[in-house]
Amino acid sequence: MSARVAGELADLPTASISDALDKLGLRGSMHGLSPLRPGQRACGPAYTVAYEPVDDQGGTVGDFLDDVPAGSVVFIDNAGRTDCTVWGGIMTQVAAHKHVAGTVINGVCRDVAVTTTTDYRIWSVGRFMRTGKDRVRVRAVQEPLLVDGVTIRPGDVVCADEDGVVVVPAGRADEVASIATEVERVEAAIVATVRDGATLREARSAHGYHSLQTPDRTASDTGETA
Ligand SMILES: O=C([O-])CC(=O)C(=O)O
Ligand SMILES: [Mg+2]
Repeated sequence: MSARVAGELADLPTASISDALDKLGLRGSMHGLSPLRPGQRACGPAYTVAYEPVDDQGGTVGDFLDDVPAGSVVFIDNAGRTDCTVWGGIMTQVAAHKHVAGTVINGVCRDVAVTTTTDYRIWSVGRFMRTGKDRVRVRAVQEPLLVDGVTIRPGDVVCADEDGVVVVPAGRADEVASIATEVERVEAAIVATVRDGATLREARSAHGYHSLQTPDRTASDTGETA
C-alpha cells in the first residue's frame, strides 16, 4: 500500500469504505464501536493488542504504548469486556504526545474527561471507571485479532469517523480506495441530479445507487459457464 492510497483512505468516509468492502465481499465494518466524541476521524496502520483475563493480581494496562509508532491506530481487543478498562487518561496523553493517530477498543476506557480535552481520538464499546489492572493483562502484541468475525492484522488500514470503524486489509487498500472514491462520486451525482429537477427515485435509478455496494457476480460465483 502506497502513501497515496493511505492518504486516499484517510480522506474517505467510513460509509463509502464500507460499501467498497461489501462490493469486494470483504468483512471489515466493525459493529458496536463508537466514537468518544463527535467530529473525530483517524486513519492509519493497525497496531494490534490482545488482552486476556487474570484471576487475581499481576494484570497490567498499557505498557506496550512505548512501542507504538507515530501515525498508527492502536487496535485493542479485550473481548468486548465492559466491566474493566484497558485505556485511560495517562495513556491518552502519552499517545497524543507520541502522535499516535487514535485508539479502537473492543472494550471500554476511563478518564473520558481527560480524552475529551486532549487532542486524541478513541472509539470503544463504551466507558467505565474500573481499571483493568489486576483484572487483565496483555496476551499478544502485533498478532492478528479476530473481532466480530473480522480479522485485523498488524498494518491493516484502520479508518474511523463519526459512523464508526472499518478495517481494510493492507493488500486490498488500493481496490477499496478506488471503489469508495467512485461511491463518493456517484452519491454526489445523485444529489446534483435531484437539484437539477429529478426525483430521488429517478436519480438513484439513473446512477445505479441500489447496487453501488453489490458484489459483482462472476461466472464462478453464479455457477454460470462462460
Ligand atoms: O487503568 C487504566 O485503565 C489506565 C488508566 O487509568 C490511565 O491510563 O490513566
Ligand atoms: Mg487513569
